[in-house]
This record gives sequence, structure tokens and C-alpha cells, in this order.
Amino acid sequence: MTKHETILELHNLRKTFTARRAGKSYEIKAVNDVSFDVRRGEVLGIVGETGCGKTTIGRTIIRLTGADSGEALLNGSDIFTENRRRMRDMRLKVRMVFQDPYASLNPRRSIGDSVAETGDIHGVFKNRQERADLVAQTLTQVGLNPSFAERFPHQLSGGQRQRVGIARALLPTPELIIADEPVSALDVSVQAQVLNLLTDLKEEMGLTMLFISHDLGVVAQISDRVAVMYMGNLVEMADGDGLFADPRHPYTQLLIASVPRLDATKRISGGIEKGEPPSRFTQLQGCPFHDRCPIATDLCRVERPLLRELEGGRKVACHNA
Ligand SMILES: Nc1ncnc2c1ncn2[C@@H]1O[C@H](COP(=O)(O)OP(=O)(O)OP(=O)(O)O)[C@@H](O)[C@H]1O
Repeated sequence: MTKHETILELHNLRKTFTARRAGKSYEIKAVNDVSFDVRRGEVLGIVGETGCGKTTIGRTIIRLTGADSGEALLNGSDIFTENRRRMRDMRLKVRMVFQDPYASLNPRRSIGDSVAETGDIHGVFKNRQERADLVAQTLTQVGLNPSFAERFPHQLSGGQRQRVGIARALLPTPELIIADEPVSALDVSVQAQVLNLLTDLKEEMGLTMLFISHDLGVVAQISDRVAVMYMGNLVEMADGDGLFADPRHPYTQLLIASVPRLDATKRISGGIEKGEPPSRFTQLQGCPFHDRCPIATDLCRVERPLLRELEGGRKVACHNA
């Protein structure tokens, strides 16, 4: 068996926020002891309902948000303890594509300047000609005519702006792209085009991507492996095909059951109450999913199940799976 080359290893990441409600302080465990790895050339999808901690994971990896504890090893070096010079280096290697390309583009900067921005900051262009050539090449890679370099964000459609958002992440070539809900703000037909573009880029450039989305249908289209999050916890991880054909965690089964077009063959017997996740202000004991789970036992109400490995590299955090 070939050993996969790992680009990023996340170990025991924790992040707690303090929030106030009705005059009281509460701790919200946004990310609760999450570990996974990202392999070179793959798209790892992270999926889960809103508030489950997906964005916080992405933001801690690029140090927009500080982690409470844990390690994030990029090619073996811990991002969380890097000095400023090494951090600059990391910012070249790990790049972000955001949900709202309009908000992340400066309205007064031309598209060409926006695409070249990271390269400019890090002084990677030898001269103006090389800069112009690389901007033109990158715009072509994302399916835009090089003449778009002269335009401004307000002259572009939503789909074109997200193509620019992707171009910004591609120049200079990154090792890892973190795409946080990159198609959620787009119309469905445009979503498909942008997903196809990301898939093509992955094939052509061997891109490695952490793809964050609340939409399992979207994650299913693009991901090689999928990590399922629930209330700050990683509850299941498997290759995409295996996960959708045979979901093991009752929460994954619920998610798949709520996407009718996916061909899910396995359903939990007796049905599952869709319901809502408990309030993040409630301190839960045991499995975070136990009060929505039809197969919960007394053990699930008192002991949080740890992620354990089953056959075929699948991991699941459930006492009964
Ligand atoms: N800066 C913050 N201060 C307080 N609480 C926060 C902060 N950022 C996130 N949270 C809380 O942490 C939890 C996880 O949020 P996060 O944005 O990571 O979830 P998500 O799965 O990405 O959801 P969404 O898709 O809605 O962004 C939520 O309960 C959120 O309210």
C-alpha cells in the first residue's frame, strides 16, 4: 500500500469562546479536541451544521484565531509556535478562499492588483513583466480572460468574483488552500461551475484543499475524504464514497437522510428525530449528540465517545457504531 504524504496534521485542537447571555458568562467549546490530517493532493471536506466549529478550525490553522491548545503541523513544523518570519512563509503556503468574495476584495483595487497582492507583499515577482504574466496566467487558470486584470470588483458577477477569490489563493502556488463555504453565496448553477473549476484545478495542479461547507451535497461532489463535525466535535471521518454509502455515526446518517439526491443505502432503524442541536450555552455531558440520537444508551449520556478507528481507515466517535 502506498503511504500518503501528509501536508497538515492537526492534533487535539481546542478553542473555547466566552460569550455573555442574560448577564452571565458562558463558555462555548467551538472546537473540542479535534485531530485529523490532510494528505497532499486531496480535498478533505469538513461538513456540519452552522455553529459546529468548521470556520474556527480554518481560522486557527492560519492563525486568524488563536488556538487554546493543540498542534497544527505543516510539513512537520508547528504553525502555532512559529516565529514571525516563519509565519510569513506559512502565509505563502496556506491560503484562504472566503465565502463572500465581494467582502474580501478591495473595491478600489483592480482585479490584477488583488490577484498579485500576496506576491507583492512577499516580493516574489522579479519585475513588472513577470508580475503581469503570472496574473494573466492565473486569471486564465480560473477561467477568466486576462483582460479582467484591468477591471474592478463591481464590474464582475458573483461567480466571476469568486473566481478572482480563487486566483488570489493560487498566486504564488500554495501548498494548501482552506476554502470556507466558497460556493454558499452563489446561485446553484454558478455553484456547479465553481465546484467544477476547483475539481479541475485539483486535477491539473495537484491542489490540496480543506473544503469547509454546511452543505453535504456540495461536499460530496468535491471531497476525497470527509470529516463530519457536530457541536465542536469530529464525529466521523471516512473516504467520501464510503461515508455516503455506509454512514456509521447516527448524526452522519441524519445529515445524509436530509439530502435526498444522495444515494444513501443505510438508514438508522426507527428513524431519527431531525431536531436542532442543543443550545451552545448548555453544558452537555456525555456524547454531544445523545439527546437527538435514537440509539443512545445510558453510557452515551455520561461518557463522551472518543474517535476510534474502524476498518478501512474510517473513524467514528460513537459507543454504538
Ligand atoms: N469570536 C467569537 N466569539 C464568541 N463565539 C464565537 C466566536 N466565533 C465563533 N463563535 C462560536 O463558536 C461556535 C463555532 O462557530 P464557527 O463559526 O466555527 O462554526 P461554523 O460551523 O463555521 O458555523 P457557520 O457555518 O455558521 O460559520 C459557534 O457557537 C459560534 O457562535
